Amino acid sequence: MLGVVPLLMWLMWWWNNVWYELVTTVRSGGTRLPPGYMGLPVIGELFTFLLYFKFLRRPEDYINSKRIKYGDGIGMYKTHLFGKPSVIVFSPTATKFVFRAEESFKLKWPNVELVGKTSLVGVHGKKHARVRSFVSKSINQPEALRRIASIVQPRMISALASWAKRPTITSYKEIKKVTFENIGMFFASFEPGPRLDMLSEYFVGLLNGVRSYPMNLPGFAYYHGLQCRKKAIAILEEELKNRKKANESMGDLMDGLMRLKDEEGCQLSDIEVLDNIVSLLVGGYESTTLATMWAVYYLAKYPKVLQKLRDENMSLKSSKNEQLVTSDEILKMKYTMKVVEETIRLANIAPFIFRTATKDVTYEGYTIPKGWNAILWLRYLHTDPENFNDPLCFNPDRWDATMAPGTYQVFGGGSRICAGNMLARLQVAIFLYHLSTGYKWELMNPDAKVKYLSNPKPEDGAEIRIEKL
Ligand code: HEM
Repeated sequence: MLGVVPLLMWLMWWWNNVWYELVTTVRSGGTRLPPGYMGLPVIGELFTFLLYFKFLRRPEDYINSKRIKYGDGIGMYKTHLFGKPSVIVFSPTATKFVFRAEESFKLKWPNVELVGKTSLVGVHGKKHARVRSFVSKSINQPEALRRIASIVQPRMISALASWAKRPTITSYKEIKKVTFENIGMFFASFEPGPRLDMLSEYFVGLLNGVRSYPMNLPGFAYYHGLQCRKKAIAILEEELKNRKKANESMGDLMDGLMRLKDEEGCQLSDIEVLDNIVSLLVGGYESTTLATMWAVYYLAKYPKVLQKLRDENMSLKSSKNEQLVTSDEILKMKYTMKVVEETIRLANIAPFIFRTATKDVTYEGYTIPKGWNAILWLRYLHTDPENFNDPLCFNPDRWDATMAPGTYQVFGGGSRICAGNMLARLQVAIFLYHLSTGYKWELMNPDAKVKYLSNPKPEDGAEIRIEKL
C-alpha cells in the first residue's frame, strides 16, 4: 500500500512528459519534442513559473534553471504553461525562426472580441497588411508624429507643474492619468472631463476582461469586459457619427482612420475605425505609462546618466524661444534616444508574446505540434549576458555599438512588430525633455521590490518627491 503513493506521485510528475511525447511520436512518425519538462497534469509548470516570477522575484532564473538542466539545445524548451502545451523560445535564432514562419505560427489573441475582431490584432494576412498601413500612417509615421508631439506636451507640462506642488506623487498612477488624457486628445480630441473619465473606467474593465477566463456570466471579469466594450464603443461611435454629420476635420487618429484610402481607393468601415481605436488603446495605454515610469525610476537611480541627459536637453532648450519641442528635434537627440532605448530594453514591458502553431512544425530535427503555443520569451533575450554585457545595468552608452541580430526584440518582430513603436519612443523622449530641463526628483523607496506580474513595476509604483530646478 505504501509503495502506491510514491508510484502515483511519480506518475503525476511524469504524466505530461510521457503523454505528449507519446502523442507526438505516434502522430508525426517518430520525431521528438524539444527538451524540457511539462509539469503536472492540467496545471503544467505554473507553480515553477510563479515561484521564480512571484515569490523569488528572479524571473531570469526560470530560464537559467532550464539551461543548466537541458543545455542550450535549439533555443526552445517544451513546457505546459498558461493552460496549454507550449515551447518556450529563448534564443535569438529560434525567435527569428518563429517570427519569420508567420504562416506556421499565428498570433491568436485571447478574447479578441473584446479588442475587436476587425482590429489590427484580430485580422491576418492581406487584411492585416491593409489595416496596418492605415494605422501606421495615423500614428507612427513622421507627419503623424509631428502632430502628436504638439498635442501631448501641454498636458505633460501642466502635470509636471502640479506634481511639484505636492509632497510626493506615485509616478505610475500620475503618468497613467496624463497618458490617458493625451490618448483621449490625439485619438479622438476628447478633452479631460466626465466623458474621458467614463472611457478610462470602461477601458480598465475591458483590459481586465482580455486577461480573464472567457465566462460570459454576470460577476465574471469577461462579462464585465464585454459590457465595458459596448459602452466604450457607444461613446466613440457617437463621436464618429457627429463627425460624419458635421463633415469637419479634427486632425486626430479617428479622423485619420476615417479619411485614409488604400491603393484601391477604399476606406475603413465604421466598425474597423472603432475596433482599431480600441486596439491602439489596448496596445498603447499601459505600455507607454510603464515605459515613462521606468525612465523616471532609472534616471533617479543613475544620476550620471541623468546629468548627461539633462545637459543634452538643456542645450536644445537654450537654443529655442518656445516651450514646446518638435518631434524632429527630439528624435535627433542622440543621448536622449539612447536613454529611451535602454529604458525600454531593461523595463521589459512585454516580457513574452504568444503564437500558436497552425501545423506540426519541424525545427532542427524537433517537432512543435499543431495547436501548441510558442511563447517568445523576449525578456530573456534582453537580460541574457550572452546578448548584453552586464545586462541588468542601466547603461545607455551600450547603444553606441550595434546589437547582435535578434537580441533586441522589445517591440516584437515580423509583420506584427509594434504598430506604435516610434510613437512610444517619442512620448517618452518628450516627457524626459520637460522633466529633465525643469525638475529634479528622488525615489521615496529606492529599494522597493519589483513585481514582475502582470507587467514589471516597483511595488510602490515609483513614488517620488519632485521639485522645480
Ligand atoms: C514601450 C512601449 C511599447 C512596447 C514595449 C510595445 C510592445 C509591443 C510588442 C512586443 C508587440 C508585438 C506583439 C506580438 O507580436 O504578439 C506590440 C504590438 C502592438 N503594439 Fe505595441 N508596444 C508599445 C507601445 C505601443 C503604443 C504606444 C501603441 C499604440 C498607440 C502600440 C500598439 C500596438 C499594436 C496595435 C500592436 C499590434 C500590431 C499588429 O498586430 O500588427 N504599442 N507592441
